[in-house]
Amino acid sequence: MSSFISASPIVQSPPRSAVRLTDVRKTYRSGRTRVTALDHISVTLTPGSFTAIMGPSGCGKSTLLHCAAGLDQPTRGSVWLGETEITALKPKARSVFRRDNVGFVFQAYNLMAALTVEQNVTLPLLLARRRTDRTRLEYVLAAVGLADKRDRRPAELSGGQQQRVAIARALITKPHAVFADEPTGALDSRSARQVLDLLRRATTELGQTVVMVTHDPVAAAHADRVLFLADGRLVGHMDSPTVAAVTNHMTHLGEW
Ligand SMILES: Nc1ncnc2c1ncn2[C@@H]1O[C@H](COP(=O)(O)OP(=O)(O)OP(=O)(O)O)[C@@H](O)[C@H]1O
Repeated sequence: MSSFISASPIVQSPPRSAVRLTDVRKTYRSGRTRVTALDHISVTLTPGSFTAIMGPSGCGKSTLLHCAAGLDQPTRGSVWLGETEITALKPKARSVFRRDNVGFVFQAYNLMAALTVEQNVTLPLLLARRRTDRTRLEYVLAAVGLADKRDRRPAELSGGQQQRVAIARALITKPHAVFADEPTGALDSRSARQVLDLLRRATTELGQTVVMVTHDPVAAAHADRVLFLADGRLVGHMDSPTVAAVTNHMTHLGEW
C-alpha cells in the first residue's frame, strides 16, 4: 500500500474540535422499563485524532458511536461535528449532513454486491450528487492498496480487502470524522493490522478524525487515546495506549 502523504494535502484550518458531545444522555424504553444507555457524556475529540471506545458488553459503546455520528438522537445534550450542532438539525437535514460529512466503517463491510470496487468507493459522491475528484479517487484507491482491483466486485475480494474498500469509501468525501464499529471484528490478525494501520495513517497523514468502537486491546493500541465506558458513563481514558495497559484496565472494569 502506498503512502497517503504524497497524494493529497493535509486538511487546512481545521475547527478546534472535530467531534464534541456535551452532557449527552440516551435512554431507551424497553416495555415498561427505561434503559439508560448513556449518561452525562461530555467529550471533545480534536481534529486528526484517533480515539478508541472500549468497555464491557452493553455499556453503551455503540449507542455513543451512533449518537456522535448522528445515526441516533440523544435524549438530552448536544453533539457537534465540526462547526455544526447535529442535535439541532431536523431528521432530514441530519441525514443529509451525515451522508455528506460522516464516514462509516462497519464490521460487516456493507458494500454493494453488484457494484465494482471503484463504484462502491464513489457511491457516497453519487448519492450527494457531487462530481468525482479523480485525483482524490486515485489517491484513496492507491492508499488502501486496491488500485489494481478497482473493477472487481466485493465477492471477488478477501474480507480484509473488502474492509479496505469500506475505508476508501469512508474517506472519499473528506468527512469531518470516520466512525468505525468493530472494523476488525471479522478479520484475521494480519488483515486486521492492515486495516488498523490504514485508519491510523488516515489520521496522521490525512488529518482525518477517527472514532472506533472495539473489544480488542490490540486494535485499541493503534489509537492515540482510549475512552473507557461502564454502565453508560465515561469512567476513564488512556493516552498512548499499549496492549498490556489496555488489557489490564479492561480486566479491572470487569467482563468484556
Ligand atoms: N434500541 C434499543 N432499545 C432498548 N434498549 C437498547 C436499544 N439499543 C441498546 N439498548 C440497550 O442500551 C444499552 C447499551 O447498548 P449498546 O449496544 O450501546 O452497548 P455496547 O457497549 O455497544 O454493547 P456490545 O459490546 O455488546 O455491542 C444496553 O443495555 C442495551 O440493551
